[in-house]
Amino acid sequence: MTSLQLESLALEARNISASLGGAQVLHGLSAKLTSGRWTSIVGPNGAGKSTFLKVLAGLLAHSGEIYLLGQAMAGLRAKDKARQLSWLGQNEASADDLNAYDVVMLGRLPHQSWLAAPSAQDHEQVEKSLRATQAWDWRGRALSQLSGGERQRVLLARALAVDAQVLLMDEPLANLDPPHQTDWLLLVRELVASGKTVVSVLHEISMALHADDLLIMAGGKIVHQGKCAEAKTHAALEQVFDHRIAVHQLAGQWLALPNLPKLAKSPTF
Ligand SMILES: Nc1ncnc2c1ncn2[C@@H]1O[C@H](COP(=O)(O)OP(=O)(O)OP(=O)(O)O)[C@@H](O)[C@H]1O
Repeated sequence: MTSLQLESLALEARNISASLGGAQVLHGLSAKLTSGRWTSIVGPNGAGKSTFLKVLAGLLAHSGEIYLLGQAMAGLRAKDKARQLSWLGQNEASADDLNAYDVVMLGRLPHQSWLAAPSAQDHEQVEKSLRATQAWDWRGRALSQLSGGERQRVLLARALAVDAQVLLMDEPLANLDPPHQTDWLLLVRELVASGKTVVSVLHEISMALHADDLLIMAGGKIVHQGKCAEAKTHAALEQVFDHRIAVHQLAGQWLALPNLPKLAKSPTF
């Protein structure tokens, strides 16, 4: 038995195809995502990354099957799925009139009975999540009154408040300044260390390379899946971006830098 078979799978996609606006966007994708690991999905614009993430979240019609923590997603009750899988979408419309605290409390809905007041545990989880994204100070402010980055941190807190085993995030770093990008990285590492599974679509390739695994897409297909530290993953990454980037190592981190032609001698002034 291989080590992969011994590990439990958080998500498995089998032969997924999907269309948008009448055009086929995903072409027979299959992938296994191991529990307790962070996978970054990367690839050129239009590769189908967001579409695939939506399919993994059960948010988009498709052919093929998705298994969540070993169970066919199609057969799961909506509330069970909502407890096990948390979603942070891209440019998500949200209840702009609600204050940040109430927005994050929405993440607790899968744990609450119909019309029941939030429990002490719900309040505790909301506070913990708002503090984890340094958004606690704005808990009384309406979402519409927050800057792009502040709003993103509230929406991230909502995703954390679900306390799900699997977290899917589409461009979670959008609008975040560098210190809060670093905080996000540390947060994901903490989640994964505690046994959770994180899948993120990222355009920031150097940040994506901090993940455990990379899933590289192009043209609605998976062109490579492998560990972020492996040379063949770096080669696949450089290839999918037409060798316009190159992967380097610096200070113990992998960095994807623009692959610039040799510059002509600097002009003298
Ligand atoms: N509503 C739609 N109708 C038709 N085509 C769509 C629709 N939404 C997206 N597409 C197309 O589907 C393809 C995949 O889109 P998707 O958003 O999944 O790509 P992506 O890899 O996440 O891209 P990006 O890096 O630009 O965010 C693209 O070619 C896009 O133009």
